[in-house]
Amino acid sequence: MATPIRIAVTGAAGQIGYSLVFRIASGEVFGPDQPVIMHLIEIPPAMGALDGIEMELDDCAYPTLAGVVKASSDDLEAGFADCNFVVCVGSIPRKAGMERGDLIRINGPIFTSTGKAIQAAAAKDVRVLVVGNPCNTNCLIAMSNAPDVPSDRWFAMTRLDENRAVAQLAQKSGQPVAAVTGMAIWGNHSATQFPDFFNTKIGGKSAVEVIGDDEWLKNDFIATVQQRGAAVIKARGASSAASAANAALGTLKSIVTPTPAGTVFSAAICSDGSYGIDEGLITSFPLTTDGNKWSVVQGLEHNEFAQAKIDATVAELQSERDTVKDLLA
Ligand SMILES: NC(=O)C1=CN([C@@H]2O[C@H](COP(=O)(O)OP(=O)(O)OC[C@H]3O[C@@H](n4cnc5c(N)ncnc54)[C@H](O)[C@@H]3O)[C@@H](O)[C@H]2O)C=CC1
Ligand SMILES: O=C([O-])CC(=O)C(=O)O
Repeated sequence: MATPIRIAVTGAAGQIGYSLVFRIASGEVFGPDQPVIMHLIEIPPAMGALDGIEMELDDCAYPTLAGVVKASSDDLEAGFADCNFVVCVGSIPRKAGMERGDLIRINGPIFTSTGKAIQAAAAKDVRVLVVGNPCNTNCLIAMSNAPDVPSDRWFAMTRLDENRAVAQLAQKSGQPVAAVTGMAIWGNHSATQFPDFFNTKIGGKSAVEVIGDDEWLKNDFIATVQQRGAAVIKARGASSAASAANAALGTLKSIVTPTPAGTVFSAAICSDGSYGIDEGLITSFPLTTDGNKWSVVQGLEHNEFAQAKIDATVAELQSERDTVKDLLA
């Protein structure tokens, strides 16, 4: 058997955590021959709930689960010790009527100690996925507080937006989701994000031609994707959880697996300056990877409409960065 991979999940007893930890433990991300040790992290009042989750993990008898470590957020270094992956879910979700950015001063401070503890305790090859909102800027805070962890190891989740966009295009075109390729989210995981339908294909043809309705694409489609999180909160009374966990699984799989030819995946990463976007800003781009090192897809064209959307979402990220200046190291 291979050496176990250690994966920490913060907020493991929350809505997303309850779906995520079981699916990771089942071998769904790293495969049936790769043992995993789950590190479950919660705030002190939720440690009892973690005991219950550990019992349920035992009761699944997953052949891939090689151990469980529980830790409280008061001792993050114990929680992150030797972890190869850290998935940061632990934080407060928004309620109806709020934007994700409204959480910035509530959740932002969690990510200073998170960054410091990752640097102090995680494995040298650690990769970090931030899910807790506002995820781009929380990731920026954590990264900035862990200067020894290379900047290409930090990811914030925009995969749920990508999946939402793919589903909308599949439904509108009457084609299966697998026919939709090249869809990528640009910018912030927020109401300013830009799902780039111009560079998307459906059944190998331009999505713009297949859909044949520019007004729908520019208005209804973008707004539906941008507002989908709020629509789920309104309908369910709580934010997306199973689909968010599914997107986290998808992100982890995409970053450890060579990207299939002709496809891309979305995640917010530390901008390398591609497409003129400020270096160091945690921004979503179309990516490919060899399973180890990612690259931003180069050479995509943006017309005036698309460029204005990208500029707006980048401006929002710059403004969020200014709002948390005191939390950046
Ligand atoms: N990036 C994305 O696409 C998405 C992000 N989210 C975000 O994910 C976060 C979690 O959402 P849910 O699981 O639905 O919330 P939840 O409230 O059900 O669970 C959050 C858990 O985090 C724990 N927690 C709070 N502070 C913590 C800390 N400092 N350390 C460790 N654990 C802590 C809480 O005790 C709770 O169990 C929210 O910020 C939400 O907005 C949700 C959906 C999609
Ligand atoms: O909308 C929210 O607050 C939760 C979230 O990030 C999403 O569902 O995309």
